[in-house]
Amino acid sequence: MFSIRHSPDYIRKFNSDYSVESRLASYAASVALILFTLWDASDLGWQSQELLLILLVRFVPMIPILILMQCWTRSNKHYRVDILVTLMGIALCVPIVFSYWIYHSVGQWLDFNALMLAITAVFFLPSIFYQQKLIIGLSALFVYLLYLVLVSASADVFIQAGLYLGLIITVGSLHSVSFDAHRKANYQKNLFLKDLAHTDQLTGAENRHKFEERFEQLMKSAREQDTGLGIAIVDIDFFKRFNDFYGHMKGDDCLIRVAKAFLRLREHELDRCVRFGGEEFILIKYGVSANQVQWWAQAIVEQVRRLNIDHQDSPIAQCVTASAGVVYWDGSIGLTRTQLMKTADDALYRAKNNGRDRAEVEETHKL
Ligand SMILES: Nc1nc2c(ncn2[C@@H]2O[C@H](COP(=O)(O)OP(=O)(O)OP(=O)(O)O)[C@@H](O)[C@H]2O)c(=O)[nH]1
Repeated sequence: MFSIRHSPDYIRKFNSDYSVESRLASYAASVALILFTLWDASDLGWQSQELLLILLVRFVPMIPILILMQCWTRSNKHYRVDILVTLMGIALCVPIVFSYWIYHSVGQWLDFNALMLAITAVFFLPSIFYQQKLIIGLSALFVYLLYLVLVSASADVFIQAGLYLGLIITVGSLHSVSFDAHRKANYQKNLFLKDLAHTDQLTGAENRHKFEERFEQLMKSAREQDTGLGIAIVDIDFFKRFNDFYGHMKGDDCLIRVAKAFLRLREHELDRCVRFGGEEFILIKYGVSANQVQWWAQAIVEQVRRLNIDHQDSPIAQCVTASAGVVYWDGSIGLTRTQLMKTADDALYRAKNNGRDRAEVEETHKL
């Protein structure tokens, strides 16, 4: 089984699944903080030292929370708004913390109910992993204990803060660990099912369904990146005779070995190897020039011959061979997907007629 711990796909999926909730939660938190601040300020007055303390408790834990929420959930569309909300959070926090250091001699206790509430809320955030939640919780605990040291709190207050916050962090972490594990398991299961639906079960190559789905996308990428594609339809020669001579099981083995050889030819992540049906494969080479396609076409046929699979009933060789019809395409060539496939198929037909065990390349720009 593959590891998803460092998989960027997993992080992307994780973020996209929860980005809406997260974004709304962070906007709501920012608005609530501002409203409460205005409310307190109108009650206590902007000069009040008590207000500064309240704001300190309210905003300091929000710095890492807002930053984490925005960094982990951003998408291009809302990117600017997210950055704005984060900067707003930081901009509010900095003067408040600064003011606290000026007035730090105030002799009042910070009520840490707000802090407990903030840490509890962090553990319910959907879009960040338990490691980040734990870091936020422990940072908030550290900041609060630092504050208690600054105001020379008694041992009782220390113990109480440590107990309550420690308990919230422990319970929250346990909940988040199991929540994350559950999501990872779901993600893996989905990935497995998706993989199953897109893979030919005999050979491990992509199946036709996936190819249909992806081909237009490949053409679009090639057009955008101003590069070319090599498209090959490959057919094993005299495979019916092979089956009749060696049996169906050996025939299956042969297909598996040929598919593996084709899979080894892939270099670019967008290169494809598709089992199109029976003993027919489609190979796609991404990011090539017309000249490179000529070379690639020969490599395909050579790859099959090099497997040296016995085929004593073949009229043309002692081993299994294949024929390929290959086309080169880039964005400047105005052919549709269907026309391309038809052209490759015609080239394959020519390869078969010209004696098999060869590749015929159709130069589409001359069509
Ligand atoms: N073992 C096995 N055989 C398969 C599979 N799928 C298709 N075939 C066989 O592949 C053979 C294809 O034969 P044809 O289409 O006549 O082509 P060919 O014998 O390769 O002849 P040419 O293509 O003209 O060189 C048929 O006998 C199918 O039964 C499979 O999954 N396993």
